[in-house]
Amino acid sequence: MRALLVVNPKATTTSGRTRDVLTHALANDLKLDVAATGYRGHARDLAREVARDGSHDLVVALGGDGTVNEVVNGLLHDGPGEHLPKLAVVPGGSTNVFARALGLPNDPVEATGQLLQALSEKRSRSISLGCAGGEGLPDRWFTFTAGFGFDAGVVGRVEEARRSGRRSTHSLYVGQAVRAFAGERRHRKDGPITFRAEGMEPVGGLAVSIVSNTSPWTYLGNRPVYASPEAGFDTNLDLFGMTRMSLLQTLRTIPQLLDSAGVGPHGKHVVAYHDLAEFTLHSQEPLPFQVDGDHLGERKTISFTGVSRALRVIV
Ligand SMILES: Nc1ncnc2c1ncn2[C@@H]1O[C@H](COP(=O)(O)OP(=O)(O)OP(=O)(O)O)[C@@H](O)[C@H]1O
Repeated sequence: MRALLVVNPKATTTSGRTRDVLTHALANDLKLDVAATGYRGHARDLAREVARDGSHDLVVALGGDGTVNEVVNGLLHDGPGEHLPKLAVVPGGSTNVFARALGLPNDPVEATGQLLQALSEKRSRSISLGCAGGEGLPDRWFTFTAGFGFDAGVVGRVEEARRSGRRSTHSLYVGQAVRAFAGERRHRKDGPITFRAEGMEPVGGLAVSIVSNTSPWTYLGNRPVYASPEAGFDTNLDLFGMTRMSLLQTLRTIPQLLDSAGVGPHGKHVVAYHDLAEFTLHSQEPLPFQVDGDHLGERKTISFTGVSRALRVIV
């Protein structure tokens, strides 16, 4: 099997040494080419080329969720299909939600061991993906989440802090979430987002809207956070929203997000949908938007599609 290993040398926990160890391990079992990403978007360009020229059967992404997202967008640039190379991931970022949701260990060496075993046993699975489009912008695939409104604002703040030299830690996310919460009183009470799906009553007044392709939504350290516990790679998309984010309501919802019992957030101001194939989120004013933790600026309307069996993953 011919494979391309795409490495993000700038990812939080990807060191040169880990990369060398993993390259040697993978090269024993695969005809391996290695490419290090040199700029934002490079992983997408590399994967798109491979998908188009059919030169490789597998693309292995070594990096964080941002690198995985780029590789997936490159592979699916011209749409899904059986002919596409398979995907494998080795976690090298700070959170690695996608890799962990697939059941991989969060340690790159252990994950490589599992990957090699899956390859020798010819184990793979088809996974669903989310696709976000609208406003004439190119479609963007996502592997585990997309957010419109509050959470995307937090992601934007974290990216800004990282650009000014802060390290990506969980306390950075929590700190920026608290600041965003304190600074956005107006939207918290009177949310500007409306959910619409064919055959369903529209739901307005959403202050936060989190779309999930899998569960958990994210991790705080080793602690999973469940926005939509039923979401999974075998179903379409789930949506979690809140029509009110008062301090009291938010303090009620946080323990529900952290509860591993599988119930998920609930209550008067919580909106939760499972297995949606198509829907739109619209805001009266531009709001922050993110996919897989990558802040994409502000939007007013986003259309979402859940695409089942979109990609085959070695796991
Ligand atoms: N050579 C590079 N220089 C600057 N940015 C890069 C380079 N290569 C890749 N990137 C960008 O780095 C971003 C973040 O990478 P990635 O998600 O792999 O690591 P991370 O940020 O450490 O992980 P996490 O998302 O878990 O925090 C990617 O979106 C990618 O576009």
